[in-house]
Amino acid sequence: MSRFPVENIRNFSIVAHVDHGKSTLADRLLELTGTIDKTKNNKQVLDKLQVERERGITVKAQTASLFYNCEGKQYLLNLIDTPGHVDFSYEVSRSLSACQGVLLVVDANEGIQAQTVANFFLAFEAQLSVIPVINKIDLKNADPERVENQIEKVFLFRLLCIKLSQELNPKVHRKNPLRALVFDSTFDQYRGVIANVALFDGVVSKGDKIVSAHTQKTYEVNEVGVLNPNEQPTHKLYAGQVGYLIAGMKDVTEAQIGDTLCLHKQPVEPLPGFKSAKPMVFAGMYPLDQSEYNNLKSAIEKLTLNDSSVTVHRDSSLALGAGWRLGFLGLLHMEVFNQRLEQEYNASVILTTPTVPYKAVLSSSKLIKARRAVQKNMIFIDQNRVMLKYLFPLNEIVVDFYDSLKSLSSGYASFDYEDAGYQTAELVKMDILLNGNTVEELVTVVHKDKAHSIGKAICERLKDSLPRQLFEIAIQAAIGSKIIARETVKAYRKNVLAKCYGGDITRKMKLLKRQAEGKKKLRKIGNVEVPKDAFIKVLKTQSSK
Ligand SMILES: Nc1nc2c(ncn2[C@@H]2O[C@H](COP(=O)(O)OP(=O)(O)OP(=O)(O)O)[C@@H](O)[C@H]2O)c(=O)[nH]1
Repeated sequence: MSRFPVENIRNFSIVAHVDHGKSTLADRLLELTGTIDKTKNNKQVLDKLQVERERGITVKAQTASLFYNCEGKQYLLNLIDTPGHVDFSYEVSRSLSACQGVLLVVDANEGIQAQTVANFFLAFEAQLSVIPVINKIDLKNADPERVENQIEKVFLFRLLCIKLSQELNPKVHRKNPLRALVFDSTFDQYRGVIANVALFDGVVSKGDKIVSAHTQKTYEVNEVGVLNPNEQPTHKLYAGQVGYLIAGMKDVTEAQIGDTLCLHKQPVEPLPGFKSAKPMVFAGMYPLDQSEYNNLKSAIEKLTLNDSSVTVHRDSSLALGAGWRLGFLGLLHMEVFNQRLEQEYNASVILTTPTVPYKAVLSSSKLIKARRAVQKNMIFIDQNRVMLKYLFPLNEIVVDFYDSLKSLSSGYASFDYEDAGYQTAELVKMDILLNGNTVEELVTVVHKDKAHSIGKAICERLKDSLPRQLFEIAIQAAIGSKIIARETVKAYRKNVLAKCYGGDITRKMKLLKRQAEGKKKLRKIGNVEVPKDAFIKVLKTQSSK
């Protein structure tokens, strides 16, 4: 690696709106530099996860070091392919910390979209050089000139601010003591934590003793190398280079994304690290079977090491047992995390209805003001395109807003959002009662205007899932003392001996014993016995709605 002086290194990310062709451009760069052989099968080579291949989208940023000869000089190009969907923008912002420039890819057919703008500003704020790339110019409706004009119009002022002639190589010092930023990590069952590092100062070699600024623990470096695109050990990494490092960290809590690694006895000022991600959607996660709790705990810990934007807090529910409250950046992020747990860790989980965080001012009337979407801004990008900014209550957009927007605009409109803080809203706490007793598991916060329809739907679903009992059961949705919806389950007595003809007393005893054991699995709310799967059915149907 010493063959590459700082001036021959370029660290860059490829960023774009979703599906504009980042991974395809990365494939071509891998081919052009001879990193991979040129075959027809090179499709999204860096999308290694099963979930990425199945959905055809990138969810994890991936690094690849490419060796490139140009005019007699050998260059080291460190490329980071990033996801395009807004739910994974935390991956983009972290990747940019290891780069000096970005390729901003824009589809010649679709032009500038929401994530094109958002990613441009991420790069601009990180003071990176931005090189726009227009692709898909072969498509029938491609209009590269129009897109070029758009790029000029929307970004020109900013582009002028960035001197394209400025040196694009990293500003680092190899003679200073080691300062390496951990910008991503994965967990390997046999080798422990594999940290992706960007070296800002110094050199790191196999056998070095290093210290984590976060834990102050000392480790010995077992392996360093570059991703080409698979791991290739190199013995050393120098400032300006991006690669991986394995140092015997066996516990996932020891490896923090944003941590600074330095040499033992040569302490340095830690790098600023990363702003923590702000979760937008919260859901409860429970093991399908409580005996799986510890396995699921370990799986969640390992996966959150690789996806540090997920927040995890312990939680418990009377119906579902011990579990966690997880925070995600959006609904797609939540689905992908769940799918990765199943595919990569073989875990079976129950995920409850996604909810958003509320701040409630408790008073006797609990009355707070209602809010609707408020328009904040409107910018014409060109003759056919307009960018609108609105202030929305978050719970109005997390479920199906994006789908409705897409279908209303025949797929033309794109959407991005950021947190605007807490606002007052007319929300109510809705209780579900069984024969007058509150079912804690089903208490929800809903908008006042929607309380009736949501309450009615939950009562209907609960009616379908509750077995009949010896007495009538009233299922009610209530706000405070006011009942807003009601269903009734008629009385019924299950005679377990009905099919037991003849007089064998031991057989009868066995059936009655089994009935008594079955009752132990029930949760008693007042005098009503509720099987566990009734909650699961109601909670699951809510989340899949
Ligand atoms: N015709 C044409 N199709 C392209 C071109 N570049 C990419 N595509 C296609 O566009 C689709 C999306 O490409 P990807 O490379 O997966 O896009 P991406 O930006 O990496 O997608 P995400 O990571 O999910 O945001 C794929 O079907 C590609 O084959 C191009 O230059 N011309």
